[in-house]
Amino acid sequence: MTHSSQSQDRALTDSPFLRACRREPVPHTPVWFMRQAGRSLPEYRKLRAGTTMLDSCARPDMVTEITLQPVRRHGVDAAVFFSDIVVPLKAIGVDLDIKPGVGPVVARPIRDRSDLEQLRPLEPDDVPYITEAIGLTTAELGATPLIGFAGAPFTLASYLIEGGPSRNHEHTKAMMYGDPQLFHALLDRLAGIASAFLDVQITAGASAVQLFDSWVGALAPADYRAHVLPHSARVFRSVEHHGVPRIHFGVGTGELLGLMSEAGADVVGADWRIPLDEASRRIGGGKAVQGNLDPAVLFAPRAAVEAQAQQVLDAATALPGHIFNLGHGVLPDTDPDALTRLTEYVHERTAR
Ligand SMILES: Cc1c2[nH]c(c1CCC(=O)O)Cc1[nH]c(c(CCC(=O)O)c1C)Cc1[nH]c(c(CCC(=O)O)c1C)Cc1[nH]c(c(C)c1CCC(=O)O)C2
Repeated sequence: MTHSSQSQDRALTDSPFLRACRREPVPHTPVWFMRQAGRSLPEYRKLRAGTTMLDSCARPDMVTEITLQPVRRHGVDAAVFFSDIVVPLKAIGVDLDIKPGVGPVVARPIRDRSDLEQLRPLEPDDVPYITEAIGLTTAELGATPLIGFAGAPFTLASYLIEGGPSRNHEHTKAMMYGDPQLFHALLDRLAGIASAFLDVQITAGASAVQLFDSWVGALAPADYRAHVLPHSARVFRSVEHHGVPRIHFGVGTGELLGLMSEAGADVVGADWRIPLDEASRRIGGGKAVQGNLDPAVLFAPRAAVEAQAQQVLDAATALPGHIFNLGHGVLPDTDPDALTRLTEYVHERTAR
């Protein structure tokens, strides 16, 4: 290893984002935004024009450029890998598409045991373009960490069972209550796929990973514990030996934070419906917290955005590890300049 790559490794390990994940002192509170790579950026729309979402995910040159765009533009403290939670499902042959403005749509929803045959294990050779894209991206990022990710078993199951996005998750719950063994068998396969997808990304150079259980807030705590927690816990355990920070996030999970923390992450994210000090209390000691500005706040005038951001920072002052983020993804019509100003605001207000 050369001297310069050694010092770059040290700078990466010492980056504010990774320090905050480990709950070490930071020069400023690190910032990144879920869905920072995407439709709010004109340079993204230009690059993506004429290429479908799933095709662009399989093109390492495009993935690298899109992943870097928000880092250059906003000066955020981490990059999030440009891909999608359904990419590993597509890679093992599940017939699905991402419909613009809708989300993932599955041709043959999983409803009975024979439908499980659509899901075989994911091998690294199924996603060579992910390995290549992460290599290219981390080389460009230098000391800025790259966050890899996967969809958690429950959230992937919801898309597969419902056949697409769902407000009430009724088919998912019908299976969970009506045939819990089938539901467990499905989540078990999805845990294996999520684990393998994270493993590929960490092995290729991702510095941290986030497990998105976006829709798990639809469940009561007892159901989460019985039907979901063991599978998400298995995903976290499977990547523990890599030693990179593991982040867990879902929407509307105020009542689930303790259990999501129990599943084994090092950092737990919260949405805006709960103040971060209370979120941290529920998450428990020994974990950093991530969040939690309401993404809709970014449509308000600058002074109001800053007042709301300050409330997030105030709730986080006593916490040993805080990563500033939104409480869910950047909304497509967000003014990108508002994100740049917000990043600057958090950096300035927390400089120590
Ligand atoms: C639930 C979920 C999905 N995908 C993802 C989640 C979990 C995060 C969350 O809760 O938002 C994760 C995801 N999807 C995408 C990323 C890239 C990195 C980033 O966060 O910037 C990440 C981390 C790109 C994308 N994934 C998608 C887009 C839009 C594609 C386009 O440009 O048409 C992007 C940039 C498509 C997608 N894929 C999915 C949805 C709901 C959508 C949006 C549908 C729409 O409104 O058009 C499923």
